[in-house]
Amino acid sequence: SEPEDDCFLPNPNQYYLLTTTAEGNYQNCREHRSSHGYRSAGIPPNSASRAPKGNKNPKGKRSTEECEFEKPIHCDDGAKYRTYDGSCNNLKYPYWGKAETPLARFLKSDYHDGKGSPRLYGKHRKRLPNPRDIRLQIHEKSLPIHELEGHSHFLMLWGQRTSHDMIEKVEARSSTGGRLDCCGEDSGKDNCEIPILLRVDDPYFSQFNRLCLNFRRSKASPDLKCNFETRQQLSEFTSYVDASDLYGSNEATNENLRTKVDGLLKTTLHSDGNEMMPQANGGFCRSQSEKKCFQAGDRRVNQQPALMSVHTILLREHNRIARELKSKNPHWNDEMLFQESRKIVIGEIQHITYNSYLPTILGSNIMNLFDLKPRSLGKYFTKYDDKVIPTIRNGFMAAAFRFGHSMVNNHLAFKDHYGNNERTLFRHLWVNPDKLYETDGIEKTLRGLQEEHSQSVDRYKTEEITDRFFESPDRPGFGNDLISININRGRDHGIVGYLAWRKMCKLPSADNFYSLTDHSRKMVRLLQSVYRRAADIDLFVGGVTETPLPGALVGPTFACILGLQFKALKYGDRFYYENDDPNARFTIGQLNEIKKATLARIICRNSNIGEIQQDVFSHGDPLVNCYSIQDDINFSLWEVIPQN
Ligand code: HEM
Ligand SMILES: [Ca+2]
Repeated sequence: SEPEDDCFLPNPNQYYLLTTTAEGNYQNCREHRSSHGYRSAGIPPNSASRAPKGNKNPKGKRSTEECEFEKPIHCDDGAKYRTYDGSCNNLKYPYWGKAETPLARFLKSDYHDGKGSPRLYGKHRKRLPNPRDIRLQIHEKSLPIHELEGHSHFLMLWGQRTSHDMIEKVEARSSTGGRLDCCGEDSGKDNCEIPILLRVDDPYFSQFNRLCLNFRRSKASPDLKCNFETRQQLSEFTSYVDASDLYGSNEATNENLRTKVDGLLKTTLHSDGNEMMPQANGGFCRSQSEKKCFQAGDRRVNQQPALMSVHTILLREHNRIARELKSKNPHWNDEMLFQESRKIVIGEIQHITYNSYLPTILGSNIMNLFDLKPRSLGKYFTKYDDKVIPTIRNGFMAAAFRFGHSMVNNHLAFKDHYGNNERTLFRHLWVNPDKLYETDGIEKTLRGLQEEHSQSVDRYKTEEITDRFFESPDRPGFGNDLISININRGRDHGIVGYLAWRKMCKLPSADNFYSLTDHSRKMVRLLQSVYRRAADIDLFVGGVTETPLPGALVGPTFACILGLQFKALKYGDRFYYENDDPNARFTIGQLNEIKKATLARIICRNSNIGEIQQDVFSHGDPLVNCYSIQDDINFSLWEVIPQN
């Protein structure tokens, strides 16, 4: 975990963490590295079958195949809009933040063999505890529900949506391109090294005689400098908070989602006459009424109905804006209408994220410490820095931002406009779009998110995601355990243990359980009963069980990792909505309009919900009539008078 060489020596204000990364550093140590012959050894980036696997990775030889990230990208430095794949956001380093590039790292990887095999052993070469044992002992069932006082289930949902905007992992495949069955025919093969083994007396799965949960490793990749020596992992999506889940992370996906007329996205009509996402052809769908699942920039949108509903609202917002812009500027063509609408929607989403979501998660101290708060009305953000690497960091992806899994309630509620509230456990809702097609179905789902709480961020997790994740009603016992997966994913990605992260964050840390100053004594005892050494504690486990900071929902270690990542995504995004980039910026007048955005407003404008809380993320506030908060964007500020 120690920084590798001089250029990583900590700097008191931690800015170095934003501009360099521990592996695949792309900035300060560039020349230094290449002169040491770091570009060596290899496996082509897109070959799962030849993934770096421990000592099978031949050192010193470079693959004959070209490394993708060496291909030059030519940027249009006068472009007004983001590319779909995020390339050329940074004009000096066009690959930064781009889709289909490797995750970066705050800390050096910790693999079993130092190169790519999963982290298996802890201190003193003792085997790390089995992830399912950890999940059973520490991440117990949250029953009765551990409600998060004052916060609605919308808070969980916005976290999930944001995670789907920033990252999608790429899984390793079999040599023929199929999905690996690591508990069956592919057992023991490459990328199946760490299936999740179950005990014969497992409290849930034993009744189904299951002894193994499938766990496929993430696909191996070199880093962005084409260093093949240490295994890295890819993200399919742009790192930026740029609504790539709505618009797609490449041109082909985007093309498919558009009507190519008047800047509109494709839709299906709901029986109430409003728009829904277009229907997907094929794909995995568990509709009981043979209704189709949906097509979006992110196929995970079909995972559960609340995500589908919020996504639908954002899609409607895009089309609504495109129509408004068209009425102001009838001479604009499809492309112009599309890009301007997309820019506004991304601005709104970034504003909701930085202005409403993050302060709730991190609290005002952390928001200030990492300069995450939007500027006051009338001001641009002026600190864009092309040395800041926006790319999603591995510790954030594989552990810290998964804190939200603790916030998932065990059910969704569907509340009609008379106030009848019907609760359904998640196990009946996975990949099932039926609710959305019902009369008032989207509104019911949204009212339900407002009505119900998120759960608290702590060691407890709902059994819907631990035992019954993706279980279907007709196949009980065939689900998976997301929390065991999180722990295993950290080891798959070579994420160093929890204590190293505390050190990075300059939090008190020493190599023993008594140094755990941010856990309750009871929690320390629990950790001690599972892990032999404090240094072995997995980042996800140690982080999610910390006592939250005052005014925040997460403890200091996750607050630090989240703070750094969201700062990198703000300082390192040339198209960040508040940025004063002369090509890309909004006018100050327009920016002030974007800053009116709240999720409540967007829902009101695009549904028949009728009433809602002004701050949808909080719980227990009075509902207000949509008419009273519908204050729309003043689109005349986008009006362009055609010359002659
Ligand atoms: C119903 C709610 C949710 C479900 C069912 C769910 C499910 C999943 C699944 C299946 C994965 C892939 C795990 C792996 O193979 O490693 C995942 C990854 C992840 N989740 Fe969630 N999640 C939910 C909510 C959330 C929330 C609320 C957050 C954050 C606030 C979040 C953040 C993440 C992140 C950062 C990843 C890693 C991204 C990736 O693997 O591509 N999730 N989630
Ligand atoms: Ca994105």
